[in-house]
Amino acid sequence: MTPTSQRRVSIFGATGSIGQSTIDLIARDLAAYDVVALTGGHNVALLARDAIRLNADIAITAHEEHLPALRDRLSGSGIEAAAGEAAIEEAATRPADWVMSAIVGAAGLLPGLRALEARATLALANKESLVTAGPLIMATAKAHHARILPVDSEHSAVFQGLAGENLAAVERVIITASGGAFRDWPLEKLAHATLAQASAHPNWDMGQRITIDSASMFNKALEVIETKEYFGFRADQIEVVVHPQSLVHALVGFNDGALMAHLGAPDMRHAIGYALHWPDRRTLPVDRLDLAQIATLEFRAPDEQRYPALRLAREVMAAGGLCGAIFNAAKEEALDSFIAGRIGFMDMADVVEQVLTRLDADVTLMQGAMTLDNVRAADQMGRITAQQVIGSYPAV
Ligand SMILES: NC(=O)C1=CN([C@@H]2O[C@H](COP(=O)(O)OP(=O)(O)OC[C@H]3O[C@@H](n4cnc5c(N)ncnc54)[C@H](OP(=O)(O)O)[C@@H]3O)[C@@H](O)[C@H]2O)C=CC1
Ligand SMILES: CC(=O)[C@@H](O)[C@H](O)COP(=O)(O)O
Ligand SMILES: [Mn+2]
Repeated sequence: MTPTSQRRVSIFGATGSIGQSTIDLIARDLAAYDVVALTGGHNVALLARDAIRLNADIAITAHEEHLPALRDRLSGSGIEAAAGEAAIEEAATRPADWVMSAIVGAAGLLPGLRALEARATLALANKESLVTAGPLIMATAKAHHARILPVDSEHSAVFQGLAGENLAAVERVIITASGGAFRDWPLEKLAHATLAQASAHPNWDMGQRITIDSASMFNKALEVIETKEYFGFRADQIEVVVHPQSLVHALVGFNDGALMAHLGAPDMRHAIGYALHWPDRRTLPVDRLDLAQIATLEFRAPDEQRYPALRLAREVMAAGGLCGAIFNAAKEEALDSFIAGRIGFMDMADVVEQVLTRLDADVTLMQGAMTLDNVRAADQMGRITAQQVIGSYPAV
């Protein structure tokens, strides 16, 4: 804590969906916070606006070419401007009490690790950190006596369901999946799904990448791995159920048969606010559920033909080691190629599966020690191999 007892906070990925929801909460009580660093990517106008509004010490864009524009917008404010991956890494080493990790993709791993090394409490929205390097990030937190608080809605829900419970009494956890944009589409239409159709989530307002991952169920595949890595459950204890309303976020099943469900409106300010104020609970600006009006909650088993990503996640967990980094990298490349119109919607899972099959035999790569260098090498190999696979596809 600073002498004024303000909490020092940094937000990595401040210009994104999670970053903006975090800023919304912090801006409601600005006097309580000392904002250290805000980072963004292309959206320099928003980054500069919020850095000034929150009186941050430093604003950083990931892209060097945007630095002049950022400097220009911050001129006269006294706020430092910087750019590039190294500047983001440096900002993560600055003392902070609470750090939001909300950069999208594998780029979120390094600042999260550095923030933990600096003993910050890490509010972790960037699920890719746990998928690519779960054991490394958990070991880093332990070594530096730093805390990780889950922000992903399902994981926040499990975390809340486990509060005060004996972990040995947990039989299973169930995370819910909305089913995404195409849950009710005929299977044969999925190959022709467009970018615009895949980018419309039925319940949540999120960044484009996670929204498309929801439609393909890659988001849930990442989340199953995230559950294993964060809570330490066995893969066979983690279940997924399709719940089209996204009101129940997760359930924890105990050895006495009890199933504790976490419900709430589909608004990430709940999970973010919970992580911001933990271990307290504070009043949050989220809708309250009217159960009588909702009347019915629906659940169905996921169809693995429609969602091959779930089967791939099981294979990744069985392989262990650096397989998660390869899986995530291949998924990111496939997603980029779908967004660019290079491959079709169902091709994404096919690309990832082919990458896993091709690299499965590379025992040195797959079973390398869980170091940052090895994670990065596995990530690179996953991307290169994915590009080779994508190159073999006819243009759509
Ligand atoms: N949105 C949600 O409700 C949820 C999100 N999450 C997870 O949280 C993370 C953020 O998601 P979301 O907010 O939706 O994503 P957005 O795409 O909305 O925002 C991503 C943020 O990361 C920045 N960014 C993008 N690429 C890079 C890069 N290479 N280096 C540094 N910064 C970069 C973006 O900058 P800019 O936009 O300026 O280019 C932006 O600030 C993801 O890991 C996602 O899976 C988890 C649960 C729910
Ligand atoms: C809000 C959140 O946590 C997302 O990860 C959400 O889970 C996406 O919805 P799906 O259930 O469609 O993946
Ligand atoms: Mn989620």
